[in-house]
Amino acid sequence: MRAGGRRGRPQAPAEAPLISTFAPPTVEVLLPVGLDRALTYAVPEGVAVGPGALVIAPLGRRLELGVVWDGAPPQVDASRLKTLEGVVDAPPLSEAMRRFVDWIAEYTLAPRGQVLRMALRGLDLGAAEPKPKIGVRATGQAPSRRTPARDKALAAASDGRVRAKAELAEAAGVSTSVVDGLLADGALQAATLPPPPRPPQPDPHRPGPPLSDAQASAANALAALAGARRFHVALVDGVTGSGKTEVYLEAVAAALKAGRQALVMAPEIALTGALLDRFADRFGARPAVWHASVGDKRRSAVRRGVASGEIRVVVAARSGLFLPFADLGLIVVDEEHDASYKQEEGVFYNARDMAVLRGRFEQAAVVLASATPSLESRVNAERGRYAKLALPDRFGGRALPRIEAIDMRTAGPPRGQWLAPKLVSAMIQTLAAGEQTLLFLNRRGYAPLTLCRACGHRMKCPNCSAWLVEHRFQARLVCHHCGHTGPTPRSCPSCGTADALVACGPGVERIRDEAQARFPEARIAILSSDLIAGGEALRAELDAIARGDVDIVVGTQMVTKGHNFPNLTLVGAVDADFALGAADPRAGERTFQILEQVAGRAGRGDRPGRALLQTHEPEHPVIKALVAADREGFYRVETAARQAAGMPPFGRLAALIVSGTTRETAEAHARVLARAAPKAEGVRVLGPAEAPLAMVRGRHRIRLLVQAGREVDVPAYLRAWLAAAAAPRGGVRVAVDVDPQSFV
Ligand SMILES: Nc1ncnc2c1ncn2[C@@H]1O[C@H](COP(=O)(O)OP(=O)(O)OP(=O)(O)O)[C@@H](O)[C@H]1O
Ligand SMILES: [Zn+2]
Repeated sequence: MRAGGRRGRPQAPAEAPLISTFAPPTVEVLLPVGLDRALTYAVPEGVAVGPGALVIAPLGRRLELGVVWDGAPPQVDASRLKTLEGVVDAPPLSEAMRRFVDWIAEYTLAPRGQVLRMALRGLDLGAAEPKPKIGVRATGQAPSRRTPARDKALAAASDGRVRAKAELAEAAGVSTSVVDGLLADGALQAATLPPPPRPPQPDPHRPGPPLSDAQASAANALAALAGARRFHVALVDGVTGSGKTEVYLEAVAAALKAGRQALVMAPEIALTGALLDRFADRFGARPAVWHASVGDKRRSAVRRGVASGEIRVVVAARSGLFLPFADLGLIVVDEEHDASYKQEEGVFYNARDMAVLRGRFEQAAVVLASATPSLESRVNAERGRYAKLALPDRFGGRALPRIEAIDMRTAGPPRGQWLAPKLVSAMIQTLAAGEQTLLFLNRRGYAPLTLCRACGHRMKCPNCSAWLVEHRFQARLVCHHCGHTGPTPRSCPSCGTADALVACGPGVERIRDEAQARFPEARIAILSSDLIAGGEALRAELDAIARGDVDIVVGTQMVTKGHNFPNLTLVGAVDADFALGAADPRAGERTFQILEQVAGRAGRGDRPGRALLQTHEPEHPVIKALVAADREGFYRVETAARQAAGMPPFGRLAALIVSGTTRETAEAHARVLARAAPKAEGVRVLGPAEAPLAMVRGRHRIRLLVQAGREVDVPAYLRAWLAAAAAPRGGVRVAVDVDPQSFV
């Protein structure tokens, strides 16, 4: 086995070539391990494999599932190569998928094998084609001996139909041993059961709801793109409640009518539930689902179904982007602005951007939809790279919610409370009218900080530079970064004083308590990822809210997106400033997006909605734009500011995060890197500086930031840089984040 070179890296000197008279054919195989390069293997005699074939290859003492990659293997002595163990009977990984994997690796600097691993998820060798199941049927021959039980079983089988043994036994009210006896006796015989009925396919010819004029023109434009068998990107920029879902479902219908497949991505599984119902309403069948909590068996079925083309539509989290569709004609990225499309471990990729790339390789249409599009997508639309479809009004003549600010400096609540009097009186009115209130606070738990009244000690995570968050419901303190947890102590661990620990600041649990104390009769639900056990429970909770079984919803960011609660008319943002101060070039954009989205949950039914933003900075341009309902104004100002600062999308960013088990080793390597940074036109290297979250999971973090002009090939720059610096040692790691979204 020998490494095939890539990216112009110097190759190890070749072994002296031995000319063999019967050189077996060789292939390049990429393995789903942390290797960037493909490895060369000999192909066993009589076996034919082409690029994309799934093969089993020995690696060290293991066997790995790999994919035959493109490119001619280097000339090597085949007798020194390991030989493939076999070829897997599964559709090959398409050329488009192979280029997709190459490109992501090239862009993110992740090893290609690591990217390939994402593209092989759900591949289950044990569960190839489901085997036909065996049942029994009557032969018509009389048994040698009759008993009442045998008579009952034969009567039940007299229609000649093939049934599973257990099914027949149950229908006849006898035990399966009676069935076995009849089988041995020749009165029953084994036969293959008919395959289970196929799940119904979505029917794109079913009529959708009548669309408004604006919806219809956007839908027609999308349908034309989705039916065209060409790469196109469209941005559906429609205010909250404008009916973007109905519009992109028309694009799905067009892709299906063109005989192609569709992938719809949603940022959170909380959103996929409601989407599935709307799909079922529209197309008469549920689409396949793909996300982290889908079980292994189902995953391999979905993977097989999309590869064979039998599954036509998949609703997925970001990892669905790596499914091997047979003929993908449309990718929809719903809530395209959402930060959770960015994966920030392993391969650091942004699923929204990679969806556009996949669309290009597949000659597919890509639809990005949001009420608060990312600045990147807005600018791409303005430059004419993406078609822009605007839905400026809510569906059905409904008004957008009126947004007001509550100045917490002058009109805040009394000490120890978190809901301002104006918000409380709006809640009183809302309850009296039989309508719902949503209180939004982006903080899980009861209180973000616990300190000792006697000595001032703060409860900190031992592994992270973060406070422990009190979760009173579970009576525990929890680190939200590493998961470290322990029971809330009775006495201060530092000075030993009993009952001196006090909770500082609110989390959603504390807001719930305050709301319950004020409105003892109200039915209150809390929506926070740590309090809901899985997707089913969450759906039940969301359904209960939509039915009106809840008066007040208290929730974290998971409630801000996409939900439709018709009876909800009041939204209170408990801390509207939470993201404003962050050292993040997108702080303003994020604040706008989150608040506009959460406000957009109000007034989606018959009655108008309003939103109250509790803020210490009512003069901040983002808060002012929200209050003035000046969406376009916000984008204009934000675009100008980002342009002036050379920030994305007008410039490029990349981060190198150096981490080590001690601060000294991390810092030392960060300095080595800083010194090795190549000089290049249009590139600035900032740092090294301690990351805002200086320690996570026991690792000290130092950050270097690259800011570059749009014309700079940042991945190439980073690659040259890393090659020029000494490799990290002593447990130091360097993570590369191209286009970072998170700056903690
Ligand atoms: N043409 C239509 N006919 C009937 N109902 C519609 C139509 N368009 C939208 N609606 C309804 O209006 C509501 C809002 O639509 P939808 O959820 O698609 O909006 P959205 O633009 O995705 O909103 P958001 O971005 O806030 O999630 C839904 O209840 C939807 O069923
Ligand atoms: Zn921690």
